[in-house]
Amino acid sequence: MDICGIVGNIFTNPFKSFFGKKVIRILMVGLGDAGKTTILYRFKLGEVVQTIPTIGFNVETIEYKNLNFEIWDMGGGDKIWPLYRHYFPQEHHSQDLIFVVDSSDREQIERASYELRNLWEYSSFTMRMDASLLVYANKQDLPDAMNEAEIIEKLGLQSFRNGTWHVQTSCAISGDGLYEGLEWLYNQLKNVERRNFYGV
Ligand SMILES: Nc1nc2c(ncn2[C@@H]2O[C@H](COP(=O)(O)OP(=O)(O)OP(=O)(O)O)[C@@H](O)[C@H]2O)c(=O)[nH]1
Ligand SMILES: [Mg+2]
Repeated sequence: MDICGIVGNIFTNPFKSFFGKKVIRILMVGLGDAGKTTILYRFKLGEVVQTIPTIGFNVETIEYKNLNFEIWDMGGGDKIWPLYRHYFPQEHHSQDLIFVVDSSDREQIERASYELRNLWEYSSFTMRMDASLLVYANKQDLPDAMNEAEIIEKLGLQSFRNGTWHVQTSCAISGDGLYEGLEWLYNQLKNVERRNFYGV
């Protein structure tokens, strides 16, 4: 299956639930090298794994409270971005997004902003006003990392019209901030009208 088929098929599977826990599908995107795969396995294994640039995606289920977050870690290579915009179906069961940025990469932040805006504001991705966007401002351990306020400004989040967003500073190597981000998502799911559907 080519990459278009893979992306197109990701969200066509029906909701599933096992061990009595609801499964929440979350897509995790960001430019290459932002730290997405490191975050995924820090959650899953509690340790830092050696990564190579992701081709396609990794998917893992993270148990958190009474939910299973099924996190889809998408490769952030340059060629994939135009496809994302067209191949996320409208009727998938994930309105929520994790966007990871390398906070130390000032050269690429403008491009990150562009891709995020395209995806979140102008694609079919967010059809619901209660969609949640969690931004991990990752690599906070690196010198001159942009702080929360700077990331908000550089990504232009204040002008986003869709859904609710939140910036969480993180370091995937130490794990700092990762669960705080998940807690925010959890509370979002609890707070929105979907709570009955999800049974949070
Ligand atoms: N210093 C530092 N390095 C990090 C952090 N998170 C990830 N890295 C490193 O950044 C590099 C890229 O991490 P990946 O997790 O592979 O990045 P990715 O976003 O999955 O990249 P693609 O798969 O190409 O989209 C690796 O060398 C990681 O060890 C962090 O918080 N701090
Ligand atoms: Mg990766």
